Amino acid sequence: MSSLSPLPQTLNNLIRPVQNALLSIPFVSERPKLALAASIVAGLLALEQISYRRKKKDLPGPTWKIPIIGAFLDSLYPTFDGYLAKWYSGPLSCVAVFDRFIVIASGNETSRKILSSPEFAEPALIDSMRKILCNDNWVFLSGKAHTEYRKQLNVLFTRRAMATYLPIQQRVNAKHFDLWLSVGAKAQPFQLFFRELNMESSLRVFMGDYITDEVATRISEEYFRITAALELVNFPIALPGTKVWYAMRARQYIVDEFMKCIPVSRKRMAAGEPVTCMLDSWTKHMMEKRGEQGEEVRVFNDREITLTILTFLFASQDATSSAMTWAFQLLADHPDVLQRVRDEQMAVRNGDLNATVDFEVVEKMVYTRQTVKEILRYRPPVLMVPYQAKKSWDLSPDYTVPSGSMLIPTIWPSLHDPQVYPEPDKFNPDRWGPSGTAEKHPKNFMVFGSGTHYCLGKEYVVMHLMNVIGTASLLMDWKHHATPDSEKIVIFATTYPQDQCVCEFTPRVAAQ
Ligand code: HEM
Repeated sequence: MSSLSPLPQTLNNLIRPVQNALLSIPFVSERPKLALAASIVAGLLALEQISYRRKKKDLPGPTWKIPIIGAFLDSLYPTFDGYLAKWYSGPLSCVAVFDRFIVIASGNETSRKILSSPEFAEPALIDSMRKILCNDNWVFLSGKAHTEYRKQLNVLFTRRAMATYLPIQQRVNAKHFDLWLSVGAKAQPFQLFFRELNMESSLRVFMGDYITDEVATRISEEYFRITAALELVNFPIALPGTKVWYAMRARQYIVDEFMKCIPVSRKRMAAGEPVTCMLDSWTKHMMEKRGEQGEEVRVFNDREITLTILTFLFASQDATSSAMTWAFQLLADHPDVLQRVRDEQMAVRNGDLNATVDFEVVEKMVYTRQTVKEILRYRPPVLMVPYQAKKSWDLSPDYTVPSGSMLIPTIWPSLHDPQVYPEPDKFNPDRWGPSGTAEKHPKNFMVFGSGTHYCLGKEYVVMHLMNVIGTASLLMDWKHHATPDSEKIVIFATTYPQDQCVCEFTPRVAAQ
């Protein structure tokens, strides 16, 4: 994409076909043909500006659109400060990229309205997403079809289901903590280590041991290509060598591997063998034909199962890695909070470092839960959720969104609203406790979206994060080597500290 033609070349490319077409008309002579070609192109460019200005109306945003590409070059290298400036330029603002007119909502009410009005807006999931996740993926369903499909997936995230995931997660956590300790005495960026823990945790929870270690490692490597293609706006055609093209190849590998697991799981469940992962729970549930309330169970085919689990991986991987990176950084930078997490962990485990942590124990981790919520509020992994307008829509009293526009509700301003979260730039888990007011404003906590598409894995991920930081706090000490870049936010699909969280991990004396 960096080889995109510079603007004059692009214009040249636009004029040439018009000119060639005119030259092929025998009765128009050479020079007027060139003049005519130039006038047609100038006319088209003028029309483009008129169309942009008509849609823009009084919204803050560039006065003119850069011909053809709009703000494409900016969108290749988005900066957090650039986003902040946009959000605080007004509750609604706009920009155009290629032929896409984009309306950015930063007010809490307008953002929630976009997320919760399925009649007017549906997830856009970024232009390239249909190519990466496959067009027949359930996440692209809308209305009743989406609701019905999604309802059938709830069984994978019930308390009972999540209780079966806990031991898998703990096994993976222990393995990765050992790895961190084996390399952790030397300060180094830990962001990728956190990502690896999450990837293995997701793969083992979703697919158990049906995938080998080699395949799990390759999926983890391939997945980088998917993350790299998650830019808000991508080059529109998936030409070989583009990020989207690489991401599609990575998806194909993952899909092929997932497809192989399903018949094996089905066979084991039919033989009455124990459930070892989400896939097992799901295949077993489908064999039972009736749910807990006697409702009919939909039987999904292998491709549907595969693509659904692909969306779980897709939805969880980057956001959870981001949350975990911020979690370790923030806890190291706030030793008082870390100490309170530790104290609570000791208490809920009755002082036994090797105690089994089941669902009931997790539910007693009140302060640890508050801490996770504050991490997610203070440094939300997902900043924006792209939607698109299904029809022309009066989004605010002063502005009607044109049909087909991309709509981007943003999350940061709602989570840093001083009226709702006093001293919003202070990391303070107590704001979620009885002395704080944060719980009184659930509408502002849009970390997991809102409306019919709100995050299906939200309880799952909070439990996972509580579990990781809770156990880590007992087994390890870690030091964050803060640099001038630690507080700078970069965006690689989700948010991260610019220096990738330079840490040192050592075993905790009390844990030995
Ligand atoms: C900290 C981690 C996570 C964050 C911040 C997060 C955030 C989000 C957000 C903002 C949305 C869009 C909601 C909307 O359009 O209103 C979403 C959707 C979704 N998330 Fe998460 N998520 C996280 C982890 C997970 C995990 C672990 C899973 C699964 C195991 C998951 C599964 C999903 C699914 C399936 C959707 C699409 C739901 C639908 O379209 O109906 N997420 N998430």
